[in-house]
Amino acid sequence: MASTEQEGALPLPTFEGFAPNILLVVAPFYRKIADDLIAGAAATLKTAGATFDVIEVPGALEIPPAIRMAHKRGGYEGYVALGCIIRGETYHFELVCNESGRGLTLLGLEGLAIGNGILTPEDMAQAVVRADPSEMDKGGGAAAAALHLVALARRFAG
Ligand SMILES: Nc1c(NC[C@H](O)[C@H](O)[C@H](O)CO)[nH]c(=O)[nH]c1=O
Ligand SMILES: CC(=O)[C@@H](O)COP(=O)(O)O
Repeated sequence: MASTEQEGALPLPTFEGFAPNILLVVAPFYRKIADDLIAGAAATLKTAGATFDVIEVPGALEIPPAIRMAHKRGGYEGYVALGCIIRGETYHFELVCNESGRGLTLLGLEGLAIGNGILTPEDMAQAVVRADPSEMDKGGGAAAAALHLVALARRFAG
């Protein structure tokens, strides 16, 4: 089931005037998972009429600083963070999950429109079903979240 078909999911926002330009910031630590997340996000953005670019960083920890750098430069109304952190044997999992999430939250509280599509599964099987655009489509869900925040920012800006 695609995320946009979940019970209670908001319909995609529509945009008058210019199309939103969105940046996908991807950590391809697990290449196949990242590609599925990108495919889902891209499909949702296209459906909403948004344009987008894709950049890649080594791991999930680099996603928040990369978004911060891009935002400082300008040109994007919203951001989609895409990646996958799979539990290993040490505390590293918690650190990467918590700090990448914290970084995105702090940027969001500064007013950036960010959809969080960083998966935090226990194993690869959980990752595959969450990334697959024809299953849980977490990439599409993160793109939809970014678009909703962009629409809200436009509304509050009058
Ligand atoms: N273990 C995972 C990582 N770890 C790498 C960090 O994100 C970071 O790139 C490194 O510590 C250098 O700063 N990243 C993921 O995206 N997924 C993982 O499972
Ligand atoms: C994110 C992780 O936990 C993993 O990549 C690191 O594995 P480990 O804790 O076994 O070093």
